[in-house]
Order: sequence, then C-alpha cells, then structure tokens
Amino acid sequence: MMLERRPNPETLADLRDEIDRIDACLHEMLMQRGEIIDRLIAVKARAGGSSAFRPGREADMMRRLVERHKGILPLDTVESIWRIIISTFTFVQANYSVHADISGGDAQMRDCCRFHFGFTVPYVTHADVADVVAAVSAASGDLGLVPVVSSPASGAWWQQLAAPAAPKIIARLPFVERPDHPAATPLFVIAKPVKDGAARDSVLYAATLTRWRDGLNAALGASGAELVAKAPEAHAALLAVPGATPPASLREALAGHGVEISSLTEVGSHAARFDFVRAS
Ligand SMILES: C=C(O[C@@H]1C=C(C(=O)O)C=C[C@H]1O)C(=O)O
Repeated sequence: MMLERRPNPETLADLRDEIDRIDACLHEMLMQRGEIIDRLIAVKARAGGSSAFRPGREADMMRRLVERHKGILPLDTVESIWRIIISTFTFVQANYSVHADISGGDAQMRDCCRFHFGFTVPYVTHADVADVVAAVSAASGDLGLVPVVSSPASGAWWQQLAAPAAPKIIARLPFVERPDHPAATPLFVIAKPVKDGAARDSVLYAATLTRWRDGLNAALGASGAELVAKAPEAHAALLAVPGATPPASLREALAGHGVEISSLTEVGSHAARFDFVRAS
C-alpha cells in the first residue's frame, strides 16, 4: 500500500509549537490545582488537625496513577513527578519539614526523601531515631522518616512511639513497591497522631514477648500478621497486622509457637502495601 504523501511535511518548528502548547496547558492545570488550595485549607481547618498530610488519600492517588499510566514516559518519572506535586501542595497548605534518621547513612535517605517529598520540603538529618522522634514531637506538622530495616544500634526504636501522645507510624513508603524502584528503601513515616485521614489497612503493634524464639514470622503468618522489625535481645517485635484482625488472634498464633505476648501497644497504621508489576 502506498502511503499518501502529505503536501506539507511536519517541520521541527511545528512539533516545537505543539510541545509549547502542551507545556502551557500543563502549567495552567498546575496553577488551577493551586487555586483549590485556599478552599482546602479552610475545609481542613474546620476538621481540626495541624498537618495537611493525608496518607490514605495519597496512597490511593499513587495507586490509581500507576494503574492508569501508559506510554513512553517511564513509570519512575511519572511517579516522582506526582510525589513532588502532592508533597509540595501539602507543603503550601501547611509548611512542614521531614526529619530523617541517618544512622544507616545519609545518601539513600536523602535520595528517598527527595523522591517522595521533592526539594521544596526541607530535609533535616538526625543521628538516631530518638532525635527524629523528639523533632517530630516538638513541631506541629512535621514528619519523620525511619528505615523499616533500621541499624542494629536503633534497638526496639518503635517502643518510643508507644505513649498515647507520642508520634505514630502513619505511612509506609514507597506507596508503590517494585524491585527496581529508584527510591526502593522501605521507610516508615511518623507524625503526631493524625486526627483524620489515617489509613488502617495494616495496623502496627509494639509487642514484648516472654521470650524470643526463631520462626516467629511463620507462626504469625497464619493470622495474616508479619514480623516487621525485631530486637531479640529485648524480646521486642514490631508487628504489622491486617486492620480486620483482632489482637487476640495474634496472641493465639504466637501461643501456638510457645511464645506469650506480655505487652501489646498500637504504634500506628498505614495503607495496604501495593506491589506493582510492570507489563513488559
Ligand atoms: C490535597 C490534599 O492534601 C494533601 C495533598 C494532596 C494533593 O496535593 O493531592 C493529597 C493529599 C494530602 O496529603 C487533600 O487532603 O486532599
């Protein structure tokens, strides 16, 4: 079949005009997004609370974004663009800083913070988790970042979140997980207890056990729970439990393994983890 020759082939200038038109539209849409913020601030102020961050809503937005994405723009790029948009719009509603525990090194924490929160949100480093918890406790809407796999020196750091007024875990990052994620380090976001917008698909408990025994994770599996972090020397565990699972079934699962729970305190919750497998 013969292709019809177009009388006027596209020129580079034509294509650049089209790109300029699209860029102007994108910019206009972002400015329109910004115009909603004043109204949003007023509505949220009525609902109370100091932080504008709504982790459940963000997890849902990120999930829908990657599910609808197609075309040549890499998923990593589209995800990072939206993380910057969302985090910066949260920042302009109510300024906040992100306090990171860099006891395991600064480079990857900085990369992850920039990926998830952009460059406008200040990144503040701290030598250990205790300093992060103190900084988050001291400022009204600030967030803390603690690696899920923390350095051994951090011990049972999650016990610092047990007091009712202490900061709590409110999100787990990345919202969209995949093996080659550019900011793959699993992180917990901590904040002062959130009054609304908390996601409770996964509830986190600080557990103290009567003794430590290997194989806990397999024992917990029956109740859908997971051993997320451990400090065997302190007989301490951080457990992630599906929101619908009553703590009693955790006790049962561990009792079946010969381990009793001597204390169990909720230290936060987060949205369901979301594994995204790219269609190749
Ligand atoms: C806009 C809101 O506030 C924050 C900013 C969001 C955004 O820019 O899309 C989404 C969730 C919140 O963390 C909101 O609560 O809807």
